[in-house]
Amino acid sequence: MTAIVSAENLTVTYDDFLALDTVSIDVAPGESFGLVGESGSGKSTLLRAIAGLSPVTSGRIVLDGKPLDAKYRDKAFYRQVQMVFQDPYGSLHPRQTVDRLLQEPLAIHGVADAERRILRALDEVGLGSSFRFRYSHQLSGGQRQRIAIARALIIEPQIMLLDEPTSALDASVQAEVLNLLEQVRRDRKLTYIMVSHDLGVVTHMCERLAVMKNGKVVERLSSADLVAGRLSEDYTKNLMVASKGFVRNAVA
Ligand SMILES: Nc1ncnc2c1ncn2[C@@H]1O[C@H](COP(=O)(O)OP(=O)(O)OP(=O)(O)O)[C@@H](O)[C@H]1O
Repeated sequence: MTAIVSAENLTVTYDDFLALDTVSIDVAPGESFGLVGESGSGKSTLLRAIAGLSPVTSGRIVLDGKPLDAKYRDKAFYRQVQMVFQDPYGSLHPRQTVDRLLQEPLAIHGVADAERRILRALDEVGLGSSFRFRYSHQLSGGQRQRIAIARALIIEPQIMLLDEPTSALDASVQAEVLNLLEQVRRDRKLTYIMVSHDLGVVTHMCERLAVMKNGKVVERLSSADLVAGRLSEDYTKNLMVASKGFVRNAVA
């Protein structure tokens, strides 16, 4: 496989704390790759290291065959790689209109056809042009997350880094936003790296996944392995039980 993104023996240390311990992953173009694990296992740290937001101590990240600088990411990187965060309340300025929020990345990247792109992005995330001049504080959590996704999509990246993109949302809204992300990936042939503590979500969204614990990858699986219950580690089995409990509770 020729990877579009690889992490090679990546280590991240915060003061003396080893948050990521020689982790390696390879993600193929067009693939949806999941990172799962309990809280504090290092999933977000790995995603943030790829985005240049966590301090890499050793190892490297390779994008399209080219090693990236340990810290610095240029504009071309963010044109290719966009990130969506967990909290749709924190990630959008409440006193900006949707239009302004969508204009901003276009201005940063010097993209000219704002009008067409804004209308396309709103349509793509299922909101439509009537939302264009609303303030983000007038939107629900699910609508905000759709705007955060539109903001990432509007500059037409190839890769999306998704950090628990639906875990702050109600279960029914969560399913809608996951379906939207899946539809967009198919339409635009995007590559996803998606963090979730919920194996159910990752089974639904991802073809392959790495299971993380204490800053290390402890198991690598395909979603078919997960569905068939082909799990080696007790830790992964426990995560599976926990997410089944979540699904039952959500339905009940
Ligand atoms: N900026 C930071 N400074 C110090 N320690 C940090 C920092 N960011 C993360 N950590 C620590 O690194 C470890 C891994 O954190 P990380 O956010 O990657 O976990 P996670 O698996 O994404 O967990 P969660 O699901 O709770 O978000 C945790 O113990 C966390 O406290």
